Amino acid sequence: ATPSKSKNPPSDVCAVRSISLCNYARFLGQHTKRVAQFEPAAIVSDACASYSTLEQLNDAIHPYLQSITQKTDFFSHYRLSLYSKKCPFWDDENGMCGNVACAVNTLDNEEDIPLVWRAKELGKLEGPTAQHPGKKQQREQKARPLQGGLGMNVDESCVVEYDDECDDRDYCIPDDERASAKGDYVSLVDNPERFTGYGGVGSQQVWEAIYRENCFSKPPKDSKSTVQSSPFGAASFGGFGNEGQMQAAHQLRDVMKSQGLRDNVKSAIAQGTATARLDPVEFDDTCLEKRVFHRVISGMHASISTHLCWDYLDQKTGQWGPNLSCYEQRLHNFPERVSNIYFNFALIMRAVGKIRQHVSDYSFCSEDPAQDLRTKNSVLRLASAIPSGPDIFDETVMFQDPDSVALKEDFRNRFRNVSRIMDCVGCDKCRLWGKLQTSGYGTALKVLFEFDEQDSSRDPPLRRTELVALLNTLDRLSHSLRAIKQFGAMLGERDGVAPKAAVVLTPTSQSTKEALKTKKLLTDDDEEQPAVVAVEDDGMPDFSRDWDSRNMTVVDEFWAEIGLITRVFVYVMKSWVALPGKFVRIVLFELGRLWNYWMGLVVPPRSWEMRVPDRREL
Ligand SMILES: Cc1cc2nc3c(=O)[nH]c(=O)nc-3n(C[C@H](O)[C@H](O)[C@H](O)COP(=O)(O)OP(=O)(O)OC[C@H]3O[C@@H](n4cnc5c(N)ncnc54)[C@H](O)[C@@H]3O)c2cc1C
Repeated sequence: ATPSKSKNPPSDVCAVRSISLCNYARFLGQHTKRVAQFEPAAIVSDACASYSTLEQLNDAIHPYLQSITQKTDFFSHYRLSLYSKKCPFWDDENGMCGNVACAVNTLDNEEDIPLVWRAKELGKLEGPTAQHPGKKQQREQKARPLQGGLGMNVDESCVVEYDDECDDRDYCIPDDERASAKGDYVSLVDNPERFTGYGGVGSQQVWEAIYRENCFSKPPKDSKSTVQSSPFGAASFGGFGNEGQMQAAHQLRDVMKSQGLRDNVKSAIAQGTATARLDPVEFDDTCLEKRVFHRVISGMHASISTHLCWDYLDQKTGQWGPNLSCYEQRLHNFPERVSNIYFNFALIMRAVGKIRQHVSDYSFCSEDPAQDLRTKNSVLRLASAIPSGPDIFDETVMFQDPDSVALKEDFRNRFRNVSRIMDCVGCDKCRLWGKLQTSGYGTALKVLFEFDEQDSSRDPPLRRTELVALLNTLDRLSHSLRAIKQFGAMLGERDGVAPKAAVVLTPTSQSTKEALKTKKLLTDDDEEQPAVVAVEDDGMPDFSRDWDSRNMTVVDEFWAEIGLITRVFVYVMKSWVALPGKFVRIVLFELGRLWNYWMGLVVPPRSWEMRVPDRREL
């Protein structure tokens, strides 16, 4: 299946009639133990590219992303209000990591864990932080407005953001909105997203509130008046510092009220039924916009889970490393979550591809022209590596209905609420990455719906925090895709299935296929696409003894052996003859990659490798 470029009704975004991948995969998860990954050629539902296309693109852009997010001052620092905000939705100490129920999710008794491995310690921010400078300081110390607060080797003109205002069209909530504190600058490199031990009631409550934001109702004609006429006073939601927080609380309250939820949340959590209350995704009968909202949130959640499983701390031994069972429990057994990560990757990548024009005039570092140019070129190279146009994700099919203006407004408000809910995350590092990624998705939606790919003159401004969030969110997703691949390989190794390519091992038995058809999850058409993709052939003929010596005479067996030796001999000789040609092709291929690199074009991944021959080859 190849992505279609035509515009289609919202119900079927890319005109690619593929099976409902998520349902299909979910079913497979229950009916076969061999589900490894998705079929590479399958189109990620609601996006326009296949899994394998996205993986190939990821291989191409990953090195750019790594270098941008790790090596430039601009993209390796983020500014946010970490400590000055109060959770606007519940005044509950459960939200804080200090609470035992929240802090410990892997061990019963946190006191048994050495101090440095406890959740409270792991969740702390590391490395230097610097407060946003006041106006006077900004004016007087142009080159060093933070006065070396982040270390003397950091160029502060690439880090400090002077424009504090947030545009009306923002899907994010500006971190400094109406707050007196202007936030702190932190290093993203010093604070990698990984296991922190944050969990339990606190994190569940946050996730639950975030998913509840997906309860789209037909938006009222004037959503502002609804908020203001809400019968609930601010006091019932805990004390709010400002109007913005109060508005957020009202909005969430309205959603919760309509679900009869607010009073039930805590009791459900207390009874251990909270997770069961999270509604499963209804992909088929929800409108595209709602599905997109759910998929963004679920994909973000799944990506966070991937990172914490990938960079996991065994709190008993102090060993960091990938935790396969964590991956199995949180992702592998829920293929729709993995699918949502791919979906988010497509969405964010499309947005990054769309800002090419916009960033060509962007000033990254006002006081350091060399770093400014380097940063700009890196971003432009990355954006150029992404196919232009709607080949990956076609945002133009969203909000097409004339009635959907209100829906768009609703969408935006819900996103702002998710941003606000992040203030309730009770672990600093988690809050940092949670806020950054929410802002990254918000920025992507702003770019997708408000930016003109060809003419950037009327685009709304992109703030520093938005740009940093956007690219770092793409980097997080890119990392997730790679981690998922690695986890797949680890599972294959453990189960004795050694995947050599990104392949899907979907139903092999006829009975499973029949069962799928009965459930209308597989049709005859679907079966035409290969459901089982064989593990990639490495080109080596099979030289095993394929005869049954019990029915052969000694002479027959002798000649069979001679035949086998001859075939092996011919194969080895041919390989030697082909070797010079192979080297020439490798040199030409590498020259081509070098040329692409110099020209700022996409550098294709290596198609060859040097390795020690395995026993069979020797
Ligand atoms: C914003 C935020 C950031 C966080 N960052 C980190 C971090 O950096 N490091 C860290 O160690 N922990 C982090 N956490 C905590 C982490 O996400 C988990 O909440 C925690 O590990 C407990 O996991 P759990 O198994 O109880 O399930 P949770 O991940 O808390 O999930 C709760 C329930 O949601 C449902 N669910 C789970 N995943 C999905 C999905 N992808 N789509 C739809 N439904 C789903 C399931 O029913 C699950 O039982 C963060 C939490 C939040 C809210």
